[in-house]
Amino acid sequence: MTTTPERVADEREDGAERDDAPAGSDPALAVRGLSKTFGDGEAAVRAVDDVSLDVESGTVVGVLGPNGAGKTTLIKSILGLVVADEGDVRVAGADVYDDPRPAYGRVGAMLEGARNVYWRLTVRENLEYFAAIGGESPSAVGDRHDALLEQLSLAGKADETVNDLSRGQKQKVSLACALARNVEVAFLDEPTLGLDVESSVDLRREIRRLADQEDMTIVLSSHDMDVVQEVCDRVVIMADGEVVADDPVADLVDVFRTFAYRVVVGRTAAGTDGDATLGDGTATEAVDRNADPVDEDIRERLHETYDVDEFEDRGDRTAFEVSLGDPERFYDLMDALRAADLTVYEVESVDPDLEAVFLELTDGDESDSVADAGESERAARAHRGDRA
Ligand SMILES: Nc1ncnc2c1ncn2[C@@H]1O[C@H](COP(=O)(O)OP(=O)(O)OP(=O)(O)O)[C@@H](O)[C@H]1O
Repeated sequence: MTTTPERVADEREDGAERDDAPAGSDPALAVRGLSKTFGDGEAAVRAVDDVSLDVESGTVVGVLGPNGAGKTTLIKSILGLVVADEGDVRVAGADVYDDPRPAYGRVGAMLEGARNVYWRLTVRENLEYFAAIGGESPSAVGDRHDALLEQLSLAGKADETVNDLSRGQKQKVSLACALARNVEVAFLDEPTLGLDVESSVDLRREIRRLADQEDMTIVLSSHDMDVVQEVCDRVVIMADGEVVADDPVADLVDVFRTFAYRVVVGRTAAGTDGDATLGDGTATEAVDRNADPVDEDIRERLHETYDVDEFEDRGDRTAFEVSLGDPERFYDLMDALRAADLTVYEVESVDPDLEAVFLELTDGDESDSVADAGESERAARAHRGDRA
């Protein structure tokens, strides 16, 4: 699907309608016009506001949003744990309200981390229990349990009580329980929260494997942008109950690409006596080797011609960020710097990552972000500067 800034903007207004399901087949999950308001009158909170989305089989969708954006209410409404005021939800074509058994029979969920598993039972007993309450004979899914335990590095713990496991191991047991029977759609709320690096890697790998090899459809909420960027095919960003973006991760980042660079320059060592120019033939002041590498006149001219962020002087070098909008202008910039008697020592792309896009779309609410905020904020600033 082609993504444009206009499309992102349209979706903010139109409730993210999508129509990319193959003709004649039901999407694994279809949500239409889902809304939920808590409370009445002035105290009413519209936690989910007219949300629509289709998710195809084998897709991993990340739901992101600042605290209170409505992620949990959306997931709980889909699962029937919160009764929505309006809207329809279908799982593989089955309506969850009219036909809850076949619809929810295909669904697994990990909602409260390790709190939903039985700590006094062993790991394998938990898996058997969750398979049984899902209507499946534990013996029929024994192979599945072995595979899950293997993939999650829990095989050696199968006969230990959950109580005796580490926090990360408990969390992995929780995921395994959500998948203990043959589910087609899984909802995972913060699956990697609080995990050490190794456990998080196990879990990410398993999520991807389930989607790629078992065609499982996975909807996960996470505050960890790295997890979402690495594991998800698509990201839905919510703010104030609404979907503000719904796109493949790469497309979304592309929409906000500004061709921003961080450039480090210094005075060219030789042959610099005399006047320097800034690419347009206009002479600048004669070179003074004791002055800052980028003197005021050159700074002003750079500001006039390009979208340049603040200059940072570091001894005989100066760093600055510039957003070019068009990659072709990069070569003009390099020529201009050389013409101004500057040597370019470093150039680094600072185009936005998912975190920066998230900050942009949610009005910079980074309260729940755990990724590298410094880097991302810089990128977001570059983007904002480009549009100013
Ligand atoms: N049971 C409830 N009663 C009243 N208000 C609620 C209830 N559950 C959620 N809300 C409100 O609905 C809004 C959305 O909450 P929700 O928990 O869905 O957000 P979230 O995106 O999951 O947030 P977080 O990232 O903090 O978990 C919030 O303003 C919240 O206070």
